[in-house]
Amino acid sequence: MTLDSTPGTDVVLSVRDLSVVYDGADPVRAVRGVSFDLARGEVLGIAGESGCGKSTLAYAVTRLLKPPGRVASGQVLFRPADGPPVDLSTLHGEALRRFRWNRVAMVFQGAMNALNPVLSVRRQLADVFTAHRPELRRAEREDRCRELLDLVGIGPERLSSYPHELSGGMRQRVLIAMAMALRPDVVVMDEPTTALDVVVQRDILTEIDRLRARFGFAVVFITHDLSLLLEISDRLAVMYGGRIVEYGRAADLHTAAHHPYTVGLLRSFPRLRGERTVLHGIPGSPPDLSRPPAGCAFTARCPYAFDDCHHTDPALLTAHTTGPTTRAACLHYDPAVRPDGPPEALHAGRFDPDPGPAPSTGGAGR
Ligand SMILES: Nc1ncnc2c1ncn2[C@@H]1O[C@H](COP(=O)(O)OP(=O)(O)OP(=O)(O)O)[C@@H](O)[C@H]1O
Repeated sequence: MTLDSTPGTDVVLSVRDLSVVYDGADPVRAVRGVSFDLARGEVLGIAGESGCGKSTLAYAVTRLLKPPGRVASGQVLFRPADGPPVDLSTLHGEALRRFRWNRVAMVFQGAMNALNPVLSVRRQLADVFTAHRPELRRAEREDRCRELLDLVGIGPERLSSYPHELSGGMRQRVLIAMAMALRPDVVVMDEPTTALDVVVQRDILTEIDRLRARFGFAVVFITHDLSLLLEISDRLAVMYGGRIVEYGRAADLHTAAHHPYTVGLLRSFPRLRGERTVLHGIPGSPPDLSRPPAGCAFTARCPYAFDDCHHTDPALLTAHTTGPTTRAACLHYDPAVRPDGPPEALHAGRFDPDPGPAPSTGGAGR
């Protein structure tokens, strides 16, 4: 199943039926048949609980996957505005090095680990230019480094600082500056703000959005924080058990989530705006991906599961009730299996089809 971006939009990255395995005595099928298109300039959010394959997907898309991880099947196509599509699996050595940072840059979680503790900020920023823009003279490199820090709201005096002399927020900004250095087409961000306090997190997200408006790069933004993604993404992919189980415009998913897992996730997070609601968790835990279940991976935790769910793996199909449309991998939306459509309670966005008495206090479901 292909998840095309809105018709007519200009696609920069196409992921087709991508599967990733971590080899071992019990091979882990961390990503299973994932497809999506990333439009130029858009923010695609990828949500899902810990262990559902988000980071593995990010590593595979950026060709940073290390053994025992390997792409078992599928394709990642980069579509430059100025040339034919490039199959990333064909890039090696110098071509791969050029592709990274120039075309697709990454910002991963844990800024302290990503920056080299014994090199100054100046040296680390300058290294990107030395490697990829060797034609620049020393003074030009220095100017570019200053500009980069300025872009992310850090004064030039910090060029001489070492990572341990910077706050967590500043270190993350330095990483974002490095990702921007060569004006990439795509920036993949894996939990870039998770370790930071909410105020700093908000500042950094505002910064990213400002930079995106200015330079027009697309963003793949990965986090388990669905409410954050709903706010910043144009479109959202919800992952479960190594698969995309729901995909659609963020605004549509917010008002009309179709997959029971998305419905459960939405009820597990406090809303950033609007009325206070009682929070529920999703009982149980995600599947062991070294033994993915035969049917829908969510069956064991799904209050709406029926017999077929145990053995039929649902395709990602257009899901629609009365509101907006998304795509959901749930047999309730397969007319061949359920001609009458989903049960009323699911349709109404309830995670529990038969809720008992409402709990008296709210509690986070994480
Ligand atoms: N190096 C590895 N070797 C074996 N299995 C791995 C390796 N890295 C990840 N996995 C497994 O792959 C699956 C997907 O992990 P991944 O880190 O991609 O999930 P995630 O959704 O990003 O989780 P988190 O939010 O905790 O980072 C998990 O079952 C994990 O245990």
